[in-house]
Amino acid sequence: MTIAASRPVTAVRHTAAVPSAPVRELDGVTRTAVVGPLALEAGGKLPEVTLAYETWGTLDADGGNAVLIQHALTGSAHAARGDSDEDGWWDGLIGPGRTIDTDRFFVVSINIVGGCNGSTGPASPAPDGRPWGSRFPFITLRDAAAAEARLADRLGIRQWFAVVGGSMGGARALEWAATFPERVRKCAVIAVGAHSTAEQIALAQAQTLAIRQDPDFRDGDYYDGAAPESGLALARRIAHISYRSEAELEARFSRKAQDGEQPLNAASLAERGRYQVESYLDHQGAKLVRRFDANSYIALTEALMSHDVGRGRGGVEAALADSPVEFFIAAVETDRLYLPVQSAVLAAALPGEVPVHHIASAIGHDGFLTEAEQLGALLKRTLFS
Ligand SMILES: CC(=O)SCCNC(=O)CCNC(=O)[C@H](O)C(C)(C)COP(=O)(O)OP(=O)(O)OC[C@H]1O[C@@H](n2cnc3c(N)ncnc32)[C@H](O)[C@@H]1OP(=O)(O)O
Ligand SMILES: N[C@@H](CCO)C(=O)O
Repeated sequence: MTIAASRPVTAVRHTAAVPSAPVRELDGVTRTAVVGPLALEAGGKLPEVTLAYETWGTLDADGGNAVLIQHALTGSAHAARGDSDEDGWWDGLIGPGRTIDTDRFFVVSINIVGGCNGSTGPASPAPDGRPWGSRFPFITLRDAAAAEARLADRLGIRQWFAVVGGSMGGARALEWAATFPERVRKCAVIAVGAHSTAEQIALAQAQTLAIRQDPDFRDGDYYDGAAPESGLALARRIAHISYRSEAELEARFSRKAQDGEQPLNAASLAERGRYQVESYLDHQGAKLVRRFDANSYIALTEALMSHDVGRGRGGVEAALADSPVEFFIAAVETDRLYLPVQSAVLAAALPGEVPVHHIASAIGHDGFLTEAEQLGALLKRTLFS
């Protein structure tokens, strides 16, 4: 088994100092819950779904202080450090005294179904005990919201104070608001539009093909041998270029050669050294290979391709026209993947006057991750005032 993936998933057991005292779960430590079978929007079925999740803080007696944080494509439920010894991907936004204040809110983050960080995904065992691999069904973000609603039920959360996410996490947040409007008071949709566009689908297809064309992919049934690492790394390179702005890449790397390498002086193609930016992308690809499963990458990329909040609801405007949810829409100024204009189109489809907040960042799409404090300040003035 050579699956490269996954933060370890720890089932946490507590020993209370006083046995009868209420048990408070550790913050930022992964737990799992079985939420049952899931009939899928596109026709398939998962006979049993496990969701990995983390929580921070304490749920109020009336259950009104719960906030759902939705991760992006290769994220995990580990949004904030909490009691763990590992940084979270939104530490600047979530924590004691932060905008999403874990002394005030009960914060929940769920690893998406189809992922590889503890939730049921292609590397999980199918009913016959073998990994799902090529047999894993096609899932949509609507399926993900349906599974997550079951977990919310189990946690005793009828209505989220807010659902917040960026990129694929923003698409998941929007799906929650459209599918369960009575269960979402406020919704933050960051760095994503109302549906995937032709260009986003096109870039995504290049990534999934990079994996599928790796000889080690073997139609997705590779868990008993080498994983399709070169395909996954190439997919990440393609994606990462779209996550960063042209200006950032130019300012950072321009035409510089990687240390000790010669991109120009070579007798043959095989000997050519790399430009710095090539080495940087190689590094990003290698890093993802160490923590992510290629089949999950395909499953989630294709789920994101399917993103269209208006599908089967009469279009985007009809889907959101009567929404009682209070929305926060934000875009990264330099995002060349999820263009700010697409956030503006989404905002215009919402009832009332919904502004688009701009995250100032030179780096592009990944600004929703790197500018967590700035995003926190915007959310503090709006949904979390
Ligand atoms: C464990 C988990 O589950 S994590 C899941 C949550 N994470 C996510 O959701 C997002 C995944 N992460 C990312 O997308 C990105 O890492 C971000 C957006 C968070 C970070 O972006 P930035 O801080 O701007 O990092 P940046 O793009 O500059 O990359 C820095 C890395 O490139 C490396 N690098 C820079 N120049 C070069 C070069 N010329 N050659 C090779 N490597 C280079 C740096 O050494 C650094 O390496 P490290 O990350 O191993 O320390
Ligand atoms: N860097 C982010 C970008 C996708 O929005 C991720 O890997 O999830």
